[in-house]
Amino acid sequence: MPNSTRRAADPDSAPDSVRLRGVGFGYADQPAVLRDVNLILPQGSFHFLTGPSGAGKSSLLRLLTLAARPQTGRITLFGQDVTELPRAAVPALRRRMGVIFQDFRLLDHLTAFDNVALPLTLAGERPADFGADVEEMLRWVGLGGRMDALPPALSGGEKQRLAIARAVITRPRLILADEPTGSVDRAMGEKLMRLFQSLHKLGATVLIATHDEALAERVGATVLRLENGRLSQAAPATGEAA
Ligand SMILES: Nc1ncnc2c1ncn2[C@@H]1O[C@H](COP(=O)(O)OP(=O)(O)OP(=O)(O)O)[C@@H](O)[C@H]1O
Repeated sequence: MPNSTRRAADPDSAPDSVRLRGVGFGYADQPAVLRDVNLILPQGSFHFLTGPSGAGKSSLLRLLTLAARPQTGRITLFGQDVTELPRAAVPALRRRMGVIFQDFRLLDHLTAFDNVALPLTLAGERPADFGADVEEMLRWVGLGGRMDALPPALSGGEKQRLAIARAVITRPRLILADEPTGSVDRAMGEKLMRLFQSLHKLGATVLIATHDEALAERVGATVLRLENGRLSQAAPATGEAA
């Protein structure tokens, strides 16, 4: 991954990144999507979230980014109970996370460079300080030749890599990724996994939602499985990220 002096997460003596206690969630009049979900992600842990299509993986990530609120239970992030966090406080909390959405959510009027630079600008950093870091990150995800491109001119895989670069450029303490390798080939998928593993080694907590259980096994992180609204933990894998 890019070699940068930007701050790394501090894994020491940090509270758990995520705690869910008895979380229940559903959409309007629909049947419950999540039932009595309990989950602890210690600071610096690496987990995959698997389960069949429609099991509620994206919904669980939406709860963690406070894009949706649970009907029951409590959510604690970075040691703070955020279950009823006022809306106005959500953007500051989100800036502590790197989120990769399934639909990328790139800003189409900004170049690839400016999309990646945006979280740094919002954090108050100066372009003179981060320009080289943004370029290095873009080169690392294979977009060195596309820095001035607007997202609509990028392929699906390029958009996905851009979304990942943007999410991790601030070295967030918590990385939440929804199918982050769904649009790239296997070689690029493996490379992007190495990026997540590198960030994990620097102390970040990583949660990756994916259908691809084989990928989860290859990486060897702890695998959580959602089915029928319930969350369970698969037998521990033996790979390097666990
Ligand atoms: N905005 C919404 N309004 C109503 N129902 C929704 C909404 N979003 C998702 N759902 C429903 O909630 C359930 C869980 O969906 P979710 O997207 O969380 O599952 P998922 O495991 O991420 O699926 P996939 O792997 O296909 O992305 C599904 O039955 C889905 O149809």
